[in-house]
Amino acid sequence: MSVSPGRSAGGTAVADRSPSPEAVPSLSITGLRKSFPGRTVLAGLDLRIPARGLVAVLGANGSGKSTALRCVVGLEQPDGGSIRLHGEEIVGLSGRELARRRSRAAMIFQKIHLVQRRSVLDNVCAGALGRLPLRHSLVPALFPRELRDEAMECLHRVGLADRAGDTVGRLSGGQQQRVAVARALCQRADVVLADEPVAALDPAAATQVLELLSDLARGQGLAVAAVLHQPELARRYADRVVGLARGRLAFDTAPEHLSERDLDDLYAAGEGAS
Ligand SMILES: Nc1ncnc2c1ncn2[C@@H]1O[C@H](COP(=O)(O)OP(=O)(O)OP(=O)(O)O)[C@@H](O)[C@H]1O
Repeated sequence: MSVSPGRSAGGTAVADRSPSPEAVPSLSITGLRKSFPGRTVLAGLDLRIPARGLVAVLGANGSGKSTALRCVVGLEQPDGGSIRLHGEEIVGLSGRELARRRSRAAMIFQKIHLVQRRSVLDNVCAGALGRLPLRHSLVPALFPRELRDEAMECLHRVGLADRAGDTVGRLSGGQQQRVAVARALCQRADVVLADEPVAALDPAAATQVLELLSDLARGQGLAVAAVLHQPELARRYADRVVGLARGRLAFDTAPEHLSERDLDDLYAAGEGAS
């Protein structure tokens, strides 16, 4: 017999104390601080990325957008504050437990980090290296059959299964960015942090990549945060829009409520933490 949530088998209402999956943000950043010599970049940043949907991250050059995302995936060490992935703290953690918690977050970059001379399929398989023995990173021919099948499935999800055997260098920039997304899927990440994923793409390729990220976020339940420099793309594809100014959250709003005033203030704030 199936019992609907919040009901006992006898049909009486019971208090359901577990938060719904949607209620726990996939990524929750609180009071995040980071300085480089002579410069405070994050000055107590608060940011929530819900369990499903695409959040566009806007902000002037130097406002700390990349630094915030890089702190999540371990490319920068925060000075203080909290970063929770699926409710689990990662700041102050190390070793295997940190790697396990972080494995659910993947980052994709404007400058696409793929091995150009290797096949599309091998590059996607590389997303799984964190859970494979070291020898696989040296000899891709040893990628197990099940991993290759999983990578093919990831390529299906980004619409590039027919290019699996090509070397990456033969693909366009937009296609390469979709391969980078497939690699993140093969990592089994359900939080995807995209740092200016369309900045180097022509308008048609940018549209394809953002439609893909939006479909994965809305249709397949991924949490996606994408740094964008084009507010019109944020309005078109995002479920929420957040603004960073001087290392802090300036606003977190529905795209339809994003005003020209919000944007003017955001870009007038300029670089550096206040
Ligand atoms: N490793 C580093 N060492 C020193 N300064 C750094 C380092 N990384 C970033 N910064 C500085 O921190 C500030 C914020 O950089 P960050 O890349 O986070 O900004 P951003 O909002 O992503 O900007 P943009 O839109 O230009 O990419 C910049 O002034 C940058 O020069």
